[in-house]
Amino acid sequence: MVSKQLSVPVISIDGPSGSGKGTICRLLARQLGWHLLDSGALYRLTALAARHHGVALDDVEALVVLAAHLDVKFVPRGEDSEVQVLLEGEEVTQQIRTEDAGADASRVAAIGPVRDALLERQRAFREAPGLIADGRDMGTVVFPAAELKIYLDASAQERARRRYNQLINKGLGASLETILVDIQARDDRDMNRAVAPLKPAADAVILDSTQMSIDEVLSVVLEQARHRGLTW
Ligand SMILES: Nc1ncnc2c1ncn2[C@@H]1O[C@H](COP(=O)(O)OP(=O)(O)OP(=O)(O)O)[C@@H](O)[C@H]1O
Ligand SMILES: Nc1ccn([C@H]2C[C@H](O)[C@@H](COP(=O)(O)O)O2)c(=O)n1
Repeated sequence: MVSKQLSVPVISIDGPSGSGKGTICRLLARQLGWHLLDSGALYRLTALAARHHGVALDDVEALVVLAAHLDVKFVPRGEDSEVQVLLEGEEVTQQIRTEDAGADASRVAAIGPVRDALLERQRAFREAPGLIADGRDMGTVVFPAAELKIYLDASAQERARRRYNQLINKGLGASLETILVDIQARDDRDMNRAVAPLKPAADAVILDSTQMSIDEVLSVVLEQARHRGLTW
């Protein structure tokens, strides 16, 4: 199984919160017909499961048990709509996308044994014809031999603006100032933790999308994929 998996190509897209990873990964997976790993959702779900079960976000032993036995289903809902996410049979698609859920995820993600408990589950997403892997450590830890590694960045101000517009469009209340503070706090935690810190892999293509549209980012990534023979 392992040798067969290693022949399956991977494109990893890492980067800070709000840089556009999820958007680009979904579009890329659809364009290439490849599988998609939203690794952030696994950390968000682990933190939500902890909340549901009254587990403190610093209770390492209990968090590892939750992560290792996460009862999660990702149900595709047609080409253009978001994947439906079920946690222990309950729909939590929107609940895991709040800024508070992201902050909780960032806290549990700083715990090494939690990351270890989610590692093989993430690698199991690597199935033919290929995998688009969205996260913080896809190119540095989970798929270090990925054929193409993208580090997608943007200024904190631009990422806060994007996240603000995203939440408003979902009908969720938001404050641009609060979002900026939250994003900077999450950046700091994700980049400065001892385990699997957010940083570009040495062989990553670094894209600063601050002044780029979604289509422009997608075009650059597709060109990089063509250059490596991953698509026509
Ligand atoms: N280049 C871009 N220009 C303008 N808006 C963008 C761009 N890329 C993404 N967006 C928008 O920004 C918002 C955040 O994007 P997305 O959720 O993909 O970010 P992310 O990196 O996955 O964030 P997180 O890591 O916090 O989940 C979305 O509403 C998306 O449509
Ligand atoms: N591979 C990953 C993915 C996510 N995380 C942590 C850090 C993020 O702040 C949080 C939520 O991720 P998002 O859904 O916003 O991409 O989960 C991580 O440490 N490693």
